[in-house]
Amino acid sequence: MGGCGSDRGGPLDWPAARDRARGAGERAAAAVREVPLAQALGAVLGADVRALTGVPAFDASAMDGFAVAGPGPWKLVGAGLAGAPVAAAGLAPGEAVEIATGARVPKGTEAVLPYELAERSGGRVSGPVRAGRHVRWTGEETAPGETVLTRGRAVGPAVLGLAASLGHETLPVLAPRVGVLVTGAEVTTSGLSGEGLVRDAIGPMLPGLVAWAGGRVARTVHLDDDRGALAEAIAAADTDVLVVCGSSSKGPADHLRSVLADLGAEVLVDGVACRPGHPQLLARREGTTVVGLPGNPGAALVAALTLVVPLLCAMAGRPDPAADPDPVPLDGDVDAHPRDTRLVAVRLERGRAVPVGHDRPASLRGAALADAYAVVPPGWSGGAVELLHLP
Ligand SMILES: Nc1nc2c(c(=O)[nH]1)N[C@H]1C(S)=C(S)[C@@H](COP(=O)(O)OP(=O)(O)OC[C@H]3O[C@@H](n4cnc5c(N)ncnc54)[C@H](O)[C@@H]3O)O[C@H]1N2
Ligand code: MOO
Repeated sequence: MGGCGSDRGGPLDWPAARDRARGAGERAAAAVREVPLAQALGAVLGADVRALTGVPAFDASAMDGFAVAGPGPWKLVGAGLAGAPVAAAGLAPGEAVEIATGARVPKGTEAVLPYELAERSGGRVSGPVRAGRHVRWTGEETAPGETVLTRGRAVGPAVLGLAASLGHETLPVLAPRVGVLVTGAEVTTSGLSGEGLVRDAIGPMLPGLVAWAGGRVARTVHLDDDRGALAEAIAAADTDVLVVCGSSSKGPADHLRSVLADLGAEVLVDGVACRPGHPQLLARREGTTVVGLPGNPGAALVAALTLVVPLLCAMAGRPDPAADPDPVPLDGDVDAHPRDTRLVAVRLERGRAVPVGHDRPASLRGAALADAYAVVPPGWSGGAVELLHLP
């Protein structure tokens, strides 16, 4: 059976599968959670952020030089370094203190005279000043209580620094929580593959991919091929999304579909007409959206870009960072599949997509060398193709 994109069962067309994942995410928007600043990078703000303090929070010098009051020349009456207490008495007209950038200026300060313009002789200083110059006045950049960032803004490094300078310890974010179950009795978490054992390549890959889409991996659990343990783990899921790796196919140890049926899950995508990654799955059970990724790591990555990334982005109300509507020419000898969309690992060179090779379903070597996947539609016979970017 080919890709049909219908609700009658069977594999969905690849674009339809992504739409369905997005739709599922829109219907299951993530709750807003307060998280420490260190965990907020890459998430989306779930609420507006206000200034808890004015910026600057106190009148401070913007230059190294002299804080002065009244017309010059000025009598030097002290020195103020950043972080040191200022003279309680303040400045009277005709007085000055030597001052460092960032130091609080004494009461009565009218301007700061930078060293470059100052002439010092004996205990006096003189030079040209303009009222108010070279002082950062309290609240002139941001007033206390002002809204500085609005809901929907992605949290980048500058947002984190700004939030800290405004007094925040946490930020309200939409960051769907993701649980990961890595299945397979043969899958190990350390050492070399061999003698039938395979090193887990999907567990280490998912946290970065999930974070790129605005989510957070809450925990990764490894299970062998025991059906009861898989059912128990899915039934106990308490995250917005549960990603199950492996167990997606038709082998004797592949229990995912039957477990989901027993648990009464609503299956939204049951296989996708794409290569690699066709056994992937999307289902909904109580408050959790379950994504089944194939055990082959290269196929798992394609499936995660197909379902997990659009799902999480929609849950967090952000655009899909993998999607790119501008087609590019595809070089090399690429054969289309008659019914399935092919995802071909490519490097981008001067606006052209160049296949990197090594992109077998069981390997991540091609993906690790690539900038993107070229999306080769069924029956494609040349011409520009869309890209699916890699993080
Ligand atoms: N009769 C059929 N057999 C298979 C089909 C099919 O359509 N009919 N599809 C094949 C495709 S395509 C894929 S992909 C796999 C999917 O298999 P599962 O999702 O059930 O995964 P497993 O059988 O557990 O493992 C497949 C393969 O991947 C290795 N693996 C598993 N987990 C990991 C991991 N975390 N890190 C690294 N490697 C992993 C595992 O050892 C197997 O080699 O089914 C095909 N069969
Ligand atoms: O998902 Mo499989 O090829 O499509 O590895």
